[in-house]
Amino acid sequence: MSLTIYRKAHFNAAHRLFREDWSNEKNLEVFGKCSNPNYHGHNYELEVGLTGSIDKETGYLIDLKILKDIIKSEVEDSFDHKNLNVEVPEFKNLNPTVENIAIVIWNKLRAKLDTKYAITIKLYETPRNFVVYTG
Ligand SMILES: Nc1nc2c(c(=O)[nH]1)N=C([C@H](O)[C@H](O)COP(=O)(O)OP(=O)(O)OP(=O)(O)O)CN2
Ligand SMILES: [Zn+2]
Repeated sequence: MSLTIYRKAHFNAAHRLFREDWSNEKNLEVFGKCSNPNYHGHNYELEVGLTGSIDKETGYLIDLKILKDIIKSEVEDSFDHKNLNVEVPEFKNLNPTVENIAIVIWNKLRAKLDTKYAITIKLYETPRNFVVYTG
């Protein structure tokens, strides 16, 4: 029997959507107000799901304290109150769209979690804009 357990997290970050190899006009045409050189911020809401089987002895799929600590060290400490374009190395050459942020988070967590867990990342950039990534 497999089951999915979730841990929610939150971070606040600034970003700007643009490509350096495009003109300001082209960036404005494609990314609209999100390409404004004055960075803007979002309150990102994250849901991390781990799918696996329950340990018979403990009744745990994973100790949620362990998951909480990994999300804190890999996501919150790296992204919270940061300018993603400027301060987070993963986005130096990667547009910090909600899609790309979710993929970066998945990759960071994949490196820290046992491969017996399948990982689902649900990331809300705004209350109505969100992405789900499962690798
Ligand atoms: N495919 C994507 N499209 C857009 C992204 C993205 O990451 N991937 N990001 C943005 C903006 O950064 C932002 O998410 C949009 O902000 P805003 O227009 O303020 O948000 P809402 O659409 O939710 O606001 P409403 O009140 O619903 O109009 C744009 N596109
Ligand atoms: Zn934005």
